[in-house]
Amino acid sequence: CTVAQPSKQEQEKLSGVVKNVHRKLRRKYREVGDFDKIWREHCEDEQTLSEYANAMKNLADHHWTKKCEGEGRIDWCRSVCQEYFLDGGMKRMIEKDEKSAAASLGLTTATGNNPNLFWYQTNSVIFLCFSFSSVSPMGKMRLLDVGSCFNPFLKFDEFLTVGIDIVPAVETVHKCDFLNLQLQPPVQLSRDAVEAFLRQLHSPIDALPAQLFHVVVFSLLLSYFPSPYQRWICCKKAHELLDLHGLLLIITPDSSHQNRHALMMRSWRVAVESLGFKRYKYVKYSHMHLIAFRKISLATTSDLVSRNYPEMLYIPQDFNTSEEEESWDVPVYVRSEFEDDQVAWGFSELPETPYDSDSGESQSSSVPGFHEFEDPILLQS
Ligand SMILES: C[S@@+](CC[C@H](N)C(=O)[O-])C[C@H]1O[C@@H](n2cnc3c(N)ncnc32)[C@H](O)[C@@H]1O
Repeated sequence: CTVAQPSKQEQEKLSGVVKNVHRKLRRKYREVGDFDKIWREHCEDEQTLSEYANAMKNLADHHWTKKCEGEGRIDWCRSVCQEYFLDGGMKRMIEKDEKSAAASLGLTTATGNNPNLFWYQTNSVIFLCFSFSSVSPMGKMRLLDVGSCFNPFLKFDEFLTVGIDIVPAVETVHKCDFLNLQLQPPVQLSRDAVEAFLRQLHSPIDALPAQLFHVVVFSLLLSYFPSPYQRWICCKKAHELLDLHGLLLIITPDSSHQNRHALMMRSWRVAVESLGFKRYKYVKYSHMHLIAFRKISLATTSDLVSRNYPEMLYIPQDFNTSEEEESWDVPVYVRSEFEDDQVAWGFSELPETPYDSDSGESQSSSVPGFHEFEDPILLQS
């Protein structure tokens, strides 16, 4: 996207407001260490928070046009959901799970005649399951957008969107601190009743029943937190809030070359998968990583914390004491013409090249600036 000069300056100023809030939180965390205390104080600092919310909304409304990646992340989420829930992606993944589970037992996939039956493997136990959710018409996709700020998914009819934020920038987003959200037992309600329940939610939201959503979105959320443990808490909550086979979509900023933090992305994958997810898609845009995980098991293993999984959700500035932490908070779109071309290419390629990251068919895109890879470790230089 080509941005006129004054607009560029304004954009940098707004991004600065956002970055400063993240930096301040990190500095305090390094100095004080007690995240709960810092977080409480942070949530009470209404002036800083509302400046932040206004800056984010302003960036979204006036600086991230359709052609920019900032907007592209929302379109990416939408296209992944469409392909997975509405165009048969979920069914294909379930069939694939069934085949590998059956193969590892030396069984044939005898469920082929009955689309409601599938083999299901979790923690080396294999079940023969009867599936309701994969075949029943699902109505609207119930989407929880955590850190929604300006409610970017509300405009899409196919979603029943619940946007939550500690400081909503628009009225349709509910006030809610996801880190402190209480989880209740799952509800046994009809689809219409669940939809009615979600439509009547109002601020502040302190608790939600488990297994309520088809999609949970963390768009530029996890890097807000200065500690990997908070990122871990969020992913664990997302797992509980998702229905079986639901999607967790994580978008995290990174303007560096695709391979630079490949090891970190590998580490995130291991940590998130340990919660009962499996990676479904992965894309690197010029300014961010976009990852889709599907929930493949209702249970998580019990000794997760002792295995250091939370620490695996690190970001470079967790170790960085310098204040020069560029490109890790919010994408700044000051690009060369060459980069603009790369992104334009990337967008024109996306819908035609759906990519199943766990299919084993790694499609290394020939388009510069738009990369997908199966095993980032192998690509680490
Ligand atoms: C960088 S903004 C991203 C906004 C939007 N999702 C996007 O992609 O443009 C991060 C948002 O997360 C919100 N946030 C941070 N911690 C949160 C929490 N514990 N619960 C809910 N929202 C939170 C912030 O207030 C902020 O609006």
